[in-house]
Amino acid sequence: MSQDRSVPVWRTVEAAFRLAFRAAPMHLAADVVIALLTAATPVVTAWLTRATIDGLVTSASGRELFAGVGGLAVAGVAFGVLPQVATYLRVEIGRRCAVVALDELYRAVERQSGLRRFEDPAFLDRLRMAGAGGRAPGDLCGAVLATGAGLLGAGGLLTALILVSPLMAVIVLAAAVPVVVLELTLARRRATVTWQMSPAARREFFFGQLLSHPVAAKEVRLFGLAGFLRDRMLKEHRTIDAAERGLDRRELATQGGLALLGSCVAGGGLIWAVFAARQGRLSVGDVSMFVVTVASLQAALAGLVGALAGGHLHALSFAHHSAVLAAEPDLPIAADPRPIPPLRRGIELRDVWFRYADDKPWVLRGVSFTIPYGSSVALAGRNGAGKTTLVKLLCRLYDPTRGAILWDGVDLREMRVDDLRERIAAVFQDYMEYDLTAAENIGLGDVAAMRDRARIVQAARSAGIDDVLAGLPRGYDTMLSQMFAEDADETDPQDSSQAVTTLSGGQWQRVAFARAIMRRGRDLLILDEPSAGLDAVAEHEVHREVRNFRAGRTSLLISHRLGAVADADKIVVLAGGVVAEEGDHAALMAAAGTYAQLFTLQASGYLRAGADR
Ligand SMILES: Nc1ncnc2c1ncn2[C@@H]1O[C@H](COP(=O)(O)OP(=O)(O)OP(=O)(O)O)[C@@H](O)[C@H]1O
Repeated sequence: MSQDRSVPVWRTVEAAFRLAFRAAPMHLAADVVIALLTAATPVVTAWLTRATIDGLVTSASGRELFAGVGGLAVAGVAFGVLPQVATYLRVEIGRRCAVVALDELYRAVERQSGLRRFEDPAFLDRLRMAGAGGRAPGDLCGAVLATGAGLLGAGGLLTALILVSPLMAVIVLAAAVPVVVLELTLARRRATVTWQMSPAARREFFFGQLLSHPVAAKEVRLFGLAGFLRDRMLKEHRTIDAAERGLDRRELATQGGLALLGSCVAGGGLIWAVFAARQGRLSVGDVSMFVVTVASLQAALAGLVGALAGGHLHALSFAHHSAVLAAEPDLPIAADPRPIPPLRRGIELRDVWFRYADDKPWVLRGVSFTIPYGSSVALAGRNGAGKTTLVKLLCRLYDPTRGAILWDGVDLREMRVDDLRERIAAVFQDYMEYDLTAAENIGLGDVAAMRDRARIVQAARSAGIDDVLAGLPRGYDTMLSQMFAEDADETDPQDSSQAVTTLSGGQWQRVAFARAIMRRGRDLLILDEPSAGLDAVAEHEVHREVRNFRAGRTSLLISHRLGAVADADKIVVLAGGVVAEEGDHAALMAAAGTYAQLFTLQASGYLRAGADR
């Protein structure tokens, strides 16, 4: 996904206004009124200045003079107050837009129901920039309104100036053209640099995280990695700095040149006006109006150019948001999804081929086997054989590159992905440790039952972790986190420290198992290495639980501990991307193939260790 220049700016502006209208309609309407008043103020001021001074020279009545001065006073107040009100409104519009934009953004992310997008660095960069630019739609609307007000104001002032000196009007306008072009070029360059630097920014963030993350802290200290990581982080930081410094310098030179040009035009114009007045071609009021108009026009043009450039930058930033929203779902959505009835016959993998990308090697090359309803199937195979990949295909986190997975004969691609996942309970090898309370960590298995403490405790009991959780300082309400303390009492550090704790690796694994148990009623249970981090007693207990839990259910178990898979109804051995063997433990041992070899090796390892003592 490259930086998308194909979306016209007006589409982005339209999208921003739609969003702002939904987020803050009243504020937006008020901002439009303020923009119009802001546009009118300098023109009114210029005309009133001229009328008042000419009135003074031509001895106008006191009432007329008073009206002129009063009008100038009102314009002065408006001149001071309107920008403040506009700023307040735009900040508020920005805030409200940010909430809607973030909601939209993460709903769009949720629509990416597979994993591919999350493995695409360009998508991740775009997502990060879209998230960081949450206020961009509000800022863009503000910039567009400011541009509109600037155009109207500049138009009015230009008309006033034309009446005094058409030549001067042309010169002031001509002087503004290079400003507009240069500022827009700079805005585009700034956006391009930000985009080009986004991988460096992501790497800098990554190294910074490693330096402060509690999980990384062990290795970072033990291997003395802090200096290495800090250097890498600073290197990325300096790369970004260098790119931004180049831009800043270019901007400084441009702004300096433009300021000089502006002064020359204004100074030259003033000399001309003074001489014209001496020759009687201009009145004193004309000269005053000329001075006010040129200064106001230059300020209005500078404001206009600033708003245009800012708007352009915000539009490019908001384009990332629009691009994430417009990204096609990574998994095709069935036009007419089939309902998923409860599993009755089983799940069939039919000639499944899979690779992670077209330029990556095949992981699965024509895998076919069935998981019959109500039976326990185990997957075995060496590291990298494709077992976890197969689980991800069953959960439809990816689609097979070729072949199909059938649920009671219906292709998974013909179902709604949410419906499918509703029917699955799983413990992944790389399960999550949420920085939430113990109860929430388990309750997440079935969000609808988050408050059902009895079910949560029951699940914890089944996973053999109830005693540990109940014994925490705040029982199930203890935060399992090293980062956040929920409800911690700031006045009582003792209480704060009690509210937070963390678990050992094996205890976390049991919590993950309990989370899966919360999904007890689901049709398919997948357990990917549910006991890898457990001690011998815990492993024994968890496998007993797993056995109870799987009994009579359709399940798929992956484990390198072959003792744990031996009682499965069917064991499927993956090797070289194909099913190398299939059968129950006795049949596979009798066949004396890969499984028998691995099993014997593992068993003899234990026996040898015992004999060596
Ligand atoms: N997201 C990914 N992108 C690219 N390749 C991947 C990805 N995930 C896994 N692979 C590759 O796919 C192959 C199979 O990996 P998989 O995790 O399925 O193996 P496994 O049998 O579960 O291994 P283990 O027993 O070590 O857990 C490996 O060669 C791995 O490098």
